[in-house]
Amino acid sequence: MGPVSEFDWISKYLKPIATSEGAMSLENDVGILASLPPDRPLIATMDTLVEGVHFFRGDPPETLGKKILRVNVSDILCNGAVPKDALLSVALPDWFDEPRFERFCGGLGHDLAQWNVKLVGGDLVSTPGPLVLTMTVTGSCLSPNPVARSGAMVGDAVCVSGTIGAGYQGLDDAKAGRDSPFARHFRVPDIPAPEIAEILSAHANAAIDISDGLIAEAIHVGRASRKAICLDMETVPWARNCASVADMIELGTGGDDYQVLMTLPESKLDIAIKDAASAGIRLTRIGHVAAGDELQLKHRGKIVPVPAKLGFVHGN
Ligand SMILES: Nc1ncnc2c1ncn2[C@@H]1O[C@H](COP(=O)(O)OP(=O)(O)O)[C@@H](O)[C@H]1O
Ligand SMILES: Cc1ncc(C[n+]2csc(CCOP(=O)(O)OP(=O)(O)O)c2C)c(N)n1
Ligand SMILES: [Mg+2]
Repeated sequence: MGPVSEFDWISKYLKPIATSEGAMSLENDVGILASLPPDRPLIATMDTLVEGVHFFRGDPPETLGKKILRVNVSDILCNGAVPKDALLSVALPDWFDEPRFERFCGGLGHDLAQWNVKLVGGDLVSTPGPLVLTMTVTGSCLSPNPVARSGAMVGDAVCVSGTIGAGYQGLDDAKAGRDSPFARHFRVPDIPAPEIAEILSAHANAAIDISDGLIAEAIHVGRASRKAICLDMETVPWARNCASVADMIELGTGGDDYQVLMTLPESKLDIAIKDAASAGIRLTRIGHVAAGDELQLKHRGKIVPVPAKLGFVHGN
């Protein structure tokens, strides 16, 4: 952290973006979480971003502030809940100097306001290792239970929000130094508008946010629900033109999409698509749920073998 102390950075850069009463001016060891009505479960998620694993050292610091919030908010929204409070841990290497930290907090503050999330505390340490950002975000469910991975029912339609593969293409573009909408999504993911939580809570049986890749997350839902998820590859709203099925498999296993994969009764499909459209969310049907426990991929009616690499896995 160089010549500036931990406490200076907290009061100079974090206090101004932690203005809620619950933050207690960042002068206490705990923060106060929003209180919720008794029939609205309080949920929490945690995601970590590691330099070299989730982002590049050269990524603009404000994008890191936005990304750490968005990857967590997307988990809360995709469970049919409204994001509420955040706790942030930052492990700072020497190279992440004061101007960078200030820009990081600028990006974070911007997105905290945009998503109406209150930063109520956290931790700041120095490290001889890479920059590590860890955040917990809490949420208030809109129904008596979160919309879990495990609720898919036989006969459900399978849908995704937005487009799939922007994360994969964005990593490729970022690596090659190409500026593109995909590279911008890689750094600051487009996540569904907040209304997705209402749509999921009103209509969905199961949902998951697509961080590891469409195929991997479909497997997660299928396993948790003990059902077969059947996807028609040609109906997926790919983020860019796909010349072949192999191309689709790449975009479907790259990850970093942060859109929602959901299952819902066929009878609710039209109203869900209409509700989503009025919130500016594109919802596309890409398959259905059947009895069984295997992922089934098809392209124009022909079976596509499930790839060996299903999505992003740490340690591989
Ligand atoms: N270190 C840990 N301690 C406790 N639970 C964990 C830990 N890491 C992951 N989990 C739990 O394992 C499940 C899967 O985690 P993960 O794949 O990271 O989910 P997601 O893709 O939604 O972030 C979640 O329920 C998460 O809370
Ligand atoms: C520098 C860099 N290399 C590769 C990737 C691709 N990548 C890294 S982690 C990941 C998946 C999501 O991260 P994870 O920690 O598994 O999130 P979670 O599933 O817990 O939400 C992807 C697609 C990246 N984002 N940045
Ligand atoms: Mg996680």
